[in-house]
Amino acid sequence: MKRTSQDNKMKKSDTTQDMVEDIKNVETTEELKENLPTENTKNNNNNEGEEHKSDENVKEEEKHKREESVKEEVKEESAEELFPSEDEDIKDEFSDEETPFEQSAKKTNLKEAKIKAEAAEEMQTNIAAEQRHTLPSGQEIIHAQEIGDVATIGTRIREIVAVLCDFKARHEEGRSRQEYIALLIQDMQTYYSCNEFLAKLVVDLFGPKGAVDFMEANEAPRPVTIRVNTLKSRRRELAQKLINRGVNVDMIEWSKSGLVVYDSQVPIGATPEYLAGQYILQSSSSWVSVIALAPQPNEKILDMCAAPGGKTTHIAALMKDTGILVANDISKDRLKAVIGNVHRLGITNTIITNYDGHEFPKVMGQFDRVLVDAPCTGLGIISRDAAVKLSKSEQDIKDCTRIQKELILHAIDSVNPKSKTGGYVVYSTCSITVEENEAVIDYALKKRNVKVVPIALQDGVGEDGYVNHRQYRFHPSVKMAKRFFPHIQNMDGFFVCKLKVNVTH
Ligand SMILES: C[S@@+](CC[C@H](N)C(=O)[O-])C[C@H]1O[C@@H](n2cnc3c(N)ncnc32)[C@H](O)[C@@H]1O
Repeated sequence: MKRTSQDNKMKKSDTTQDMVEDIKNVETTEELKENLPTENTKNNNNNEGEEHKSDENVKEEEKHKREESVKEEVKEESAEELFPSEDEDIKDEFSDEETPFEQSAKKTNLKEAKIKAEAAEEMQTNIAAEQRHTLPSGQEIIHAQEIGDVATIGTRIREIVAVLCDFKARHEEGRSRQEYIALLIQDMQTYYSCNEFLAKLVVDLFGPKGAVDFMEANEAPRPVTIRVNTLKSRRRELAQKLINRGVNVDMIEWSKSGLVVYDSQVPIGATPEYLAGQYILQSSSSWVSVIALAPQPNEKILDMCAAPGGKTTHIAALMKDTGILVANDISKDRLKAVIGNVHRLGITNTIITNYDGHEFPKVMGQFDRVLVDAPCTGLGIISRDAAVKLSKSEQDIKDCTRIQKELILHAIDSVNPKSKTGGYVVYSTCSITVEENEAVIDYALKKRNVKVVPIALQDGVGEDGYVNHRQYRFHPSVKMAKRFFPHIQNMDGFFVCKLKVNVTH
């Protein structure tokens, strides 16, 4: 949906600019007139040849006659008609020495200039009034929402955001910020087909502008990205093979094995290279969890919530298919996809298990590294699952948070703090809420002997974790967590944090 009010405003200011130019032109004409030579001097300065003299005389006579007749007409107007009282300022402009004809002409020009100046002033006032966005009445709101006037609501959303971004200058007198926010939340529900819970959540998290940008970004799919299976191919080679098949791909700078697909003449999930396990279709944000985990060859690693196995296969590739990788999930059904992916990508170091994460470390002892890609509300991947816009509630966040806090503690307890190569837990979710992310890390920091450590990502990739948010105050190290957003990085909403498990004496 395209903005219209901005366009209108642009046009209006253009018109005002034209008007100011017109006024300048009128003034210039007046100045020019003052400086123009009189008819007499013009004649005196006439350099044209003698043959034109008789013509000039005829013209002069005709002109004289015309002036005389105008003088007669002007004489018939009363002084009051010429200088009505409200035009005192115009009257002042006249000199007694000017002829009624000159006065009449000058009066007309000055009047025009005054009218234009007043119009321009009025236009500026209107624009200023428009910038001060007036809230619609309750009936207008209900009417627009009842008839599903999406365009009106979309325009209003943008106007409200503009007011909230410059509240002092733009708000309607007597209206509070809360009133604008309430209307924004109401309009967002209609415009983006989301529930009140989600509209409030994103306004709280990102502020009015960020919230609208976030919701808008969710209306479009994220770019298709693929990860090269480095056990079977190299990025450059695969890119060339795909290009030859009519796939328009490009390297992703911050990842060694990522490609972005701009468009394709063939189904990207059915090429011979795909079937041969040379790549996997995977959201680029998912790579960050595994980059953070930094698996090493010959380690013993647990992927606690593994299905459908995208990150499992990435971990296996970085382990160079050595050591032991346990890919676990509570859902037997979802584990079928892990089995399929592990086979297709030619991975042999992986054991697939079906435990509740709460069973670790009891069932398998300790690991060098553990990834907890936790079950979550999925509020970061709305563009992939629009149902999330209406289905989620405060209760879902509470339920997820409870499990997430339990699983992160089990993951920490499953790490060998004395590991020579590792001793790390990586926690990630595809949710944007603070409760499911920073709050879980802060909880783990309080409950276990762990510290947050930086993630080895290129500078500037991702946003810092939130430390002060609304009522929350987290440990300053939580800043080292990374966040990704659809409206900022054009990636799925994602959170990743790396913890080092300390030896407790
Ligand atoms: C976000 S998904 C994991 C995605 C996966 N890591 C990937 O990259 O393909 C979360 C997974 O956690 C699993 N899960 C939920 N509760 C669990 C629990 N208590 N223990 C183990 N797995 C659990 C779900 O079945 C789901 O497959």
